Amino acid sequence: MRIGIIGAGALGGTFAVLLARAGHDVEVTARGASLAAIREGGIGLTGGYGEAHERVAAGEVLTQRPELVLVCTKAQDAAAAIAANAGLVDGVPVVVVQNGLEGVATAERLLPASSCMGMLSIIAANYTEPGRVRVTTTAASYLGRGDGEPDDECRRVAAVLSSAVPVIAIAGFRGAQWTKLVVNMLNAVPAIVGRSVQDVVDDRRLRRVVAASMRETVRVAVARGVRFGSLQGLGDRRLRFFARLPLWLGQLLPYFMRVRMGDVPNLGSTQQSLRRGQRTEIDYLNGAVVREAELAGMDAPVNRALTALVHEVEQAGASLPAERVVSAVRA
Ligand SMILES: NC(=O)C1=CN([C@@H]2O[C@H](COP(=O)(O)OP(=O)(O)OC[C@H]3O[C@@H](n4cnc5c(N)ncnc54)[C@H](OP(=O)(O)O)[C@@H]3O)[C@@H](O)[C@H]2O)C=CC1
Ligand SMILES: CC(C)(CO)C(=O)C(=O)O
Repeated sequence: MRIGIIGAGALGGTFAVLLARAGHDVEVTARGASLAAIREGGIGLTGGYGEAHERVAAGEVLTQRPELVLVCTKAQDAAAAIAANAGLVDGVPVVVVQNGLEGVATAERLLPASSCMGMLSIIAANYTEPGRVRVTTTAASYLGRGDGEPDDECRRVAAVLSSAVPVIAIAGFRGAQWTKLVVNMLNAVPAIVGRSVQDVVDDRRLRRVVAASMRETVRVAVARGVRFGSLQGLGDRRLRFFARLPLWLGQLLPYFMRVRMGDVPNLGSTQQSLRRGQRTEIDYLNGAVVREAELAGMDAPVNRALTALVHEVEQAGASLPAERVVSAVRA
């Protein structure tokens, strides 16, 4: 199938190589040094899916009308990246591979003639240098839209993508986005202190902060009437149970996630943006929890503090000591 990938970074690069390896005709968009490297030497993948290298067509925008589009930019770049390709891709089925709660709605707004779906990936991919990606954790990705059962198109697209990498069409996609938002509470603290996700969860004080941000996220979701979708065995019953636990016991949740991630250090996608000197997605992750809390008439002090600290690191260009995280969250 002719597949266009908008944003060939960590995940976009991973999917580009795996889809091309499976025989699909892949064209990607990128910019700056990444685009130059991909044009010159293709995309190289190492880690969990083995060593692979594929030469794919690349440009600032797509040039061939694809039969399927994956949008793989960070949330803050999605609208501009989609708009730049809208003339060519409106009407083509689109899968938005993005953390946070807004990806599908953004694509629907900009591509009114397209059928838009979302995909939640648990793969951990690290963009180590332009045109090079290292996958530190392999996992299934979950595709869907709305609240109900997956429709025929979601099943068909999941089957196409599964020719390269496991993709499961799921029910209750909107609730699953919240489940993934809970998982993404793994992103902020490593980004602030400049350490891997595993290293942070192994640190008892920081693990408590991560657990507190997860618990707060679940409580906000419950107040907003969310029914969590199931991802990797994590679903509504377990998360609601977790939100009622005292923090010393609730720390088991980030611990289990860390065990599942394995031992190859993963920076998380937020820290990778910081290391490239870029703005992060934090307003769509912890920042989204703060906004949702306001809508529920609640406060979300842990997520507010973590969002502010990530912005501080963005501005200063240097990570902060663990004590700053602990004291900001305690305050
Ligand atoms: N990395 C991971 O392990 C995981 C990431 N995710 C989620 O997947 C999404 C993608 O993340 P990730 O792959 O890490 O992000 P990356 O930043 O690695 O990749 C995004 C790419 O899109 C490019 N891009 C942005 N805007 C444009 C544009 N207008 N035209 C062309 N290229 C553009 C960026 O270029 P530039 O660098 O120049 O900005 C970058 O290369 C995020 O929502 C993230 O949260 C989910 C699970 C795991
Ligand atoms: C699952 C996880 C934490 C993998 O790194 C992720 O979604 C991210 O980095 O954004």
